[in-house]
Amino acid sequence: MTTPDRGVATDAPAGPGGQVGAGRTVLRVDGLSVGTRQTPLLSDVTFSVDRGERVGLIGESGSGKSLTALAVMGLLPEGLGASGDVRLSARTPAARNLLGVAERDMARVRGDGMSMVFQEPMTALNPTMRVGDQVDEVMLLHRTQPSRSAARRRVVELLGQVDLPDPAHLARSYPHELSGGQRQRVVLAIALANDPALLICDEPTTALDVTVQATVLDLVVRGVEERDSAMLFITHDLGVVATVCERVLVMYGGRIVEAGPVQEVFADPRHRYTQGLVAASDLAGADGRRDRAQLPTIPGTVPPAGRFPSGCVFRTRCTHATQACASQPPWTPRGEHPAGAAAYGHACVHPAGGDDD
Ligand SMILES: Nc1ncnc2c1ncn2[C@@H]1O[C@H](COP(=O)(O)OP(=O)(O)OP(=O)(O)O)[C@@H](O)[C@H]1O
Repeated sequence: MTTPDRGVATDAPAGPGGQVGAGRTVLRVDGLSVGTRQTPLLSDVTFSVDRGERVGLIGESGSGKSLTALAVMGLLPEGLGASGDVRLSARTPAARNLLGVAERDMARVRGDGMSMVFQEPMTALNPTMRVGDQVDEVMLLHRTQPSRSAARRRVVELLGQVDLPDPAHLARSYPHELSGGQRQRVVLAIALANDPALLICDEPTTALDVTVQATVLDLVVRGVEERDSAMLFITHDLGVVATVCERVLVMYGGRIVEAGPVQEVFADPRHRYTQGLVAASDLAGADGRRDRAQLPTIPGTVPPAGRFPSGCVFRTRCTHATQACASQPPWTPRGEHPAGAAAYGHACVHPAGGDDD
């Protein structure tokens, strides 16, 4: 398997989002904002993902996780505009800001430089096409195609890599002839076909039978590990993040409110929102002493887009909020990170364990 150079080109401007020229940064997102004409949906989203690194993106429904992924992929729905700086490694055209890259060129970046696995495999597959041809098509789009027989061998090899039984036979099947887990394996094979520098997964196992979720998760991890690809993994499930990821970004109200090494953030969440997520998660009940139904929930609901307060975006739901949360900057840097404090995330002005506990 090839592991091409994935270092970020040195023409990228220095800034809080990543170490330019360090050679390990695969994706750097700097000050990404997304919205409609009237409504901001993402504000100043800043983070980076290194080669071989697995980063989780968590937050309740409506926090902005999927929009972040779609903005990076250049797949934002019509009517939404984006500003900021999104750079992928040197395999993309001149490592330009992807937000300014024409769709014709973005199509080449997707599937080659980066690819995405969505929650529902049927939406990613063409129901009228044999699955082997769909894998083959992706390779055709993104590579100079070798001979027919070599291409067929590569398709079978890729389907075998995601542990599909009898891949030569299965390549001739149509999506509806496969189980949900098998379909998601095909989608994963397609996403990995060109050894992407970055794989984005948006709840890749949520739609699957619980008995096959762990297997598919293992395959995702194995796929990126073998390629030394960077991974951004979107999920509601903190337990999955704890198992799969090294670093986590916590999102609320279209902002990253906290970020850091998974173990550190989950063991000692600084932001009241993260604290609420951790308390409400299976992580809190992982010792088996607590019934899932007894886990606390975060009070209130996520406000509709555009209705988040100034100051700390979480303050209208936070039981510890004071006047300071409205008027002070909503965050302070937390800890050290090679990408810089601003990219590392933000801590609550009333962190857990503080004086007001
Ligand atoms: N095309 C759109 N036009 C207007 N608002 C949108 C559009 N797409 C998403 N939104 C809004 O942007 C906000 C963030 O949505 P997003 O789908 O990114 O959340 P999420 O964290 O991924 O949620 P989930 O976990 O349910 O997928 C939500 O308030 C959503 O309603």
